[in-house]
Amino acid sequence: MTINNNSAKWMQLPRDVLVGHGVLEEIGDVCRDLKMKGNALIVTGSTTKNIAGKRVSNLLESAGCSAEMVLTCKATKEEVEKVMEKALEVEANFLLGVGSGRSIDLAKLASTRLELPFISVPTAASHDGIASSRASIVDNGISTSAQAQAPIAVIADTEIISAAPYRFLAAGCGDIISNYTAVLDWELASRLRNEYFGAYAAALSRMAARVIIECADSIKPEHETSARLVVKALVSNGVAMSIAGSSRPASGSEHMFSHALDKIAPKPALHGEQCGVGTIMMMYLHGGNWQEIREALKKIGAPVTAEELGIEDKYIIEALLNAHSIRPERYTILGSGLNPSAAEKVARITKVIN
Ligand SMILES: NC(=O)C1=CN([C@@H]2O[C@H](COP(=O)(O)OP(=O)(O)OC[C@H]3O[C@@H](n4cnc5c(N)ncnc54)[C@H](OP(=O)(O)O)[C@@H]3O)[C@@H](O)[C@H]2O)C=CC1
Ligand SMILES: O=C(CO)COP(=O)(O)O
Ligand SMILES: [Zn+2]
Repeated sequence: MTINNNSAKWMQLPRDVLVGHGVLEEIGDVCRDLKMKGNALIVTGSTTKNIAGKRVSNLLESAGCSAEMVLTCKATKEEVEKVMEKALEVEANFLLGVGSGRSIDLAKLASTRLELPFISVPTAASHDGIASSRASIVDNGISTSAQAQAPIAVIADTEIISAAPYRFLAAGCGDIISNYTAVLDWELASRLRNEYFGAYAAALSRMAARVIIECADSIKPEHETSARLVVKALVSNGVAMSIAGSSRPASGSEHMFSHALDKIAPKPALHGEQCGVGTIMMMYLHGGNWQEIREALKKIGAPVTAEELGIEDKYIIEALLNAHSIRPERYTILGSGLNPSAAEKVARITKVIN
């Protein structure tokens, strides 16, 4: 039997990873350690500019760099081009993504295309893109997972991250717990389609989910220990994706459900919140312990129903019906798609809808 072995031959991982109270103040030392100097472009948002963007700018100036800022509003191809134009205009030598998933992904993809290094400075622990070499960008309305570069450094200040609205930390836990069904889907694709399966990346990914589920009782708002635990799991997820050379260890049918919701829901919830609810339903389809997933998310304070997502039942059903078509090349438990009665049944049995 031919072993399908197209694993990543070139695993890109961050060089310096700082996780702790006040580590933002060490950004100058990180730049010196990595020999990064000259002009910096800070990619941030209107809220996160005031939470960390301006501070980063001052710290870089004190370290002898110049720092310009560009504000982003959505993770689209056009925004990537806007960031690239700004980087060329200011003759940037390196970029920084300061904020949450959107700003970090835009800095990640723009810097990759410009062949410049980038530093990831998360202000919330809401997703596992903070250290990954993947960028999730919407291209012509379609959510795409682009291969990009890993950040050369991750500076995760738990003082800032633990002060973010707690729902971001809970969403980050949802994104990590989703590894369970992502790996089950990956194993299924390996058995049914002889797709490459990375045992190490899968084990790392499963471990992160297991740790979060086992620590669910101790993950609390405004606790830096909680922020540190979740950030380390998110970094670990990024490493697993880099080892696999794809988002397979962390993105399966539950993510396809979330991406489908992003397309149709009038007001989508946070990425990790939607992935958490998707994991409950996909674990049911896998015949697994969906109740354990649901209980852990509830303990953490993450949404487990459509109502808690702030999304009407009909969009949950429609997203379940469309999910398989989001990434047709990625085989999952959804197979060639659920029919309406099956979609209704899984959403009701798992209590996602009434
Ligand atoms: N590349 C990858 O591997 C992954 C990428 N993603 C992508 O990440 C995005 C989702 O990211 P997510 O973080 O969930 O949400 P978004 O980045 O879409 O939005 C988060 C919102 O919260 C605000 N915010 C961020 N930090 C703070 C804070 N400390 N206090 C108050 N508000 C804050 C942001 O402000 P502001 O407007 O200033 O930025 C923004 O308005 C999606 O595009 C998803 O596809 C998700 C998982 C993995
Ligand atoms: O969200 C991700 C992993 O948590 C990235 O996955 P996608 O490849 O589905 O964008
Ligand atoms: Zn995700």
